[in-house]
This record gives sequence, structure tokens and C-alpha cells, in this order.
Amino acid sequence: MTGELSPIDKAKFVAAKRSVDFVEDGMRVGLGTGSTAAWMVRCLGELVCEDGLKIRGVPTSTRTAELAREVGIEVISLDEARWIDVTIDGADEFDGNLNLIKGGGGALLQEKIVATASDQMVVITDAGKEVEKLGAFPLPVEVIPFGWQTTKSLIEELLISMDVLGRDASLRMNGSRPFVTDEGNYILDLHLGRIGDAHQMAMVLNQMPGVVENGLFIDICDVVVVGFGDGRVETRDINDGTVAEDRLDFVETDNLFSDLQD
Ligand SMILES: O=C[C@H](O)[C@H](O)[C@H](O)COP(=O)(O)O
Repeated sequence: MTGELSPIDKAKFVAAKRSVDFVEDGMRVGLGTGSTAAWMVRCLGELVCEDGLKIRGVPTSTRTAELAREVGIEVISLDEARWIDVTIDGADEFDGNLNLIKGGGGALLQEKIVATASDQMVVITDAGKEVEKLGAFPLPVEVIPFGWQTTKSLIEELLISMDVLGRDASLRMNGSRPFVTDEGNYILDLHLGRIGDAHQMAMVLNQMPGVVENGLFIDICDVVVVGFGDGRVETRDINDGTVAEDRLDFVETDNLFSDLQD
């Protein structure tokens, strides 16, 4: 079974599998969104159902909430949790300082609120998402639908004065209609190529009327768990500078992985 899996799928899976080591009994856990986070949710579900792990999950999207309930995790809202012990989520890009671009799946707003309300944010990713400078992945910006074309023009004007390679913004579509987020907003994807100063970009974008949030996660992530296609996992902690290397045995994880493919 595992012989048929792509190296990227294996890498995402081993990162997800390793990340649940950060979760302990009694914790309130932020549950990210996306394909890597979905595997983490399933791994947690297995621990809840088979090992009796007691946690409450705060999902970052309706689809993660559905999956969490499906695999047996008690779901609570952020308002019920108030604060979160650890959030585990995927990313679209990360750099050496563990700054991120997120929102490829459109869940950046809830993801950023939940991650910011967490003692610890752990990002799970395959090795191919590491970059020297953020920006090759189009930066998602969530905007309110009212006047979105004006907001888009203003963002494009703003980008002229910024240290970026590209300046185009495109409205994210879902077939022939605009993609709509869980909060009822639209997403503009900014094709920047390379972001010179990600801190400044994140601040400036959020000052624009019509912008709800952007997908730059600056100084939020504490740990990145990087998976490789051969089962290796590297866990980097930005706070203490440690790097731990490990390898997951696919034989142990075969059953769960097979389930995930169904
Ligand atoms: O909105 C989506 C999230 O930010 C995802 O965590 C991100 O796009 C990574 O997704 P995936 O794990 O599917 O590559």
C-alpha cells in the first residue's frame, strides 16, 4: 500500500504523525485546516478512540470541525476554550525564522485567530515548502465582498511602493463564482514572487479598509515538524534553537495511512 504513495504524501503524513506527540491529556488543541492537518486530526482521533486520550479540539474551519467529530474528538468553540494549549496546523510556505504563508485552503482568518490564542503553535509540513524568502506561494488576503474590486486596486497600488517582485492580485474562484470563506468573505491571492519585508507587508495590508486578514503568520509559529518522503522527520524549535531528527516506521502507521487513502 505505502509503495503507491507519493513522497509528498508520505512526508505530510509522517510530520502529522510526529506532531501529535505535542498533545497531552487534558489539553485544548487548535486543529488546523488542509491536507496535512487532516492527517493530524485523524492521528489524534486514533489516540482518543484507542488510547483514551482526553482532549478538546478547537477547529479552524467547518471542514476540520466535521472531520474532528467524525474521528471522535470533542469539538468546542474558541469562545468556550478561551485559550488553547497547542495548535497544530499546516502551512503553504515557511522560512528559517518559522514565519509562514498560510491560507491556500482559505482558512487563514480562523487559523490566525486560533494560533494567536495558543501557548504553542506547531506547524506540520513537507520539506518542499521551505523557502529562503516568503512570497513564491501567492499570498492570500481575505477581503470583505463589499467593494472588493476597489480594495484590489488599492492593494495593487500599495504594492508599487513595496519591496516585492510581482504586484498582481487575483480573486480566488470556485468554478465560475468567487470562493467564499467560512466567514462569508472573498480571497485575493497576491502574486508577489518574493516579499522583502514580511513584517511590514503583514502590517500594511491589515491597515487597508476592506482587508480582514492576510496569510502572513509572523512570529506566531514556535515549532515546525518537517516530514520527508523516506519517513524522516525533523522537529525544529525556534525558541530554544533545537533540531531533533527522527524516522517513522511506516509499518506501524500503515493501517492509519491506508484508512486515510480511502
Ligand atoms: O487555508 C489553509 C491552510 O492555511 C493550510 O494549512 C495550508 O494551505 C496548507 O495546506 P496543505 O496541508 O493541504 O498543504
